[in-house]
Amino acid sequence: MAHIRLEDLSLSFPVLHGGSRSLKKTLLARAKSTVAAKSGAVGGRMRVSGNSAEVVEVQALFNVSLTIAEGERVGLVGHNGAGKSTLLRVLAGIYETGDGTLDIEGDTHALIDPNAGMNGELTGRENIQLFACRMGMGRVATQELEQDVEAFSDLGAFFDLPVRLYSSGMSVRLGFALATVPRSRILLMDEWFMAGDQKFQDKARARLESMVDAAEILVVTSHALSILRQWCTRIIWMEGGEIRMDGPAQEVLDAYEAALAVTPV
Ligand SMILES: Nc1ncnc2c1ncn2[C@@H]1O[C@H](COP(=O)(O)OP(=O)(O)OP(=O)(O)O)[C@@H](O)[C@H]1O
Repeated sequence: MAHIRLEDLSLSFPVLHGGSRSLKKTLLARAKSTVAAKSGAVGGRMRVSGNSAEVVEVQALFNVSLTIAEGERVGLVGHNGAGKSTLLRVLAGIYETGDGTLDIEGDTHALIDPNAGMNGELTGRENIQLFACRMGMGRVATQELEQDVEAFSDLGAFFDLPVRLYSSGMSVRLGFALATVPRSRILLMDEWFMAGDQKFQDKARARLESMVDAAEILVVTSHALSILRQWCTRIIWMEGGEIRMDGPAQEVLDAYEAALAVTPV
C-alpha cells in the first residue's frame, strides 16, 4: 500500500553570510515581527545559525510530522513562503531530510519544474528524444511519445526549433506535455501546472484530472482554493514552516478562508 510518513522534519536555508551587520540586524528584527503576525506572515522564520553567528538562515520547515495513506488527496495551503513548495520538494527527494525521517512506499512523480531536464540548444522534438533515450525507451515507444507531446503541446513549427527561442508560455506547453506522460502511484504537484492560457488550461486540466484519478496518493500545493475543494480530501495548512491545521478538506479550507478574510494580505 502506498504511503508517506514524515517525522520531525526541519529544514533551513542559509541566506546571509558574514559582514553585513546592519542588514543582518534588519532581517532578524523584521523576521521577529513577521512570525508574530501569524496568519498575515510571509516567509519562514529567520534566525542566526546555531553553528555560526555569522550566518542567518531561513527555517523553511520546522518539526513537520505527517502520515499520508493510500487514497488520500492532500492539498497544501498557506501564506507565501509558508513552506509548501519546500515540503513538496522534500517528498520528491529533491531536498535531503537533514533532520527528521522520511519513509515513502510507492514510486513518486513530481510535477514541480516545467523545464526540468530541458536543453535550450535542442529543439522540442530533440528534447523529447533525449528524454526517451534517458528513460531507455525503444524506437516505437519513442515515436509514440513524440507524437503525443507534439499533438498535446500544439507548438506547430516551433516544435522543431531550439527551446531557447520559446516564450515562457510555450516552454510550459512543452514541459507540461512531457511531464504528464509518466504515471506513478504518488503524484506531487506544484501549482504552476494549472497555469497557461485559457485554451491550454482547459486541455491541461482534463489531462491532469486523469493523472490525479490514476494516482494512489496526490499531494498538491495551490492558492486556487476552488481546485483544492474539488480535488482534495484533506488539507494541510502551513504557517511559518509549521503545520497549523490538518484535517478534512472542507473544515480546514473554511477555517483558512475565514482567517484570510480577517487578515489583510
Ligand atoms: N533555495 C532556497 N534558498 C533560500 N531560501 C529558500 C529557498 N527555497 C525556499 N526558501 C525560503 O523558505 C521559505 C519557504 O519557501 P517555500 O517556497 O517553501 O514557500 P511556499 O509556501 O511554497 O510559498 P509560495 O506560496 O509563495 O510559493 C521562504 O521563506 C523562502 O524564502
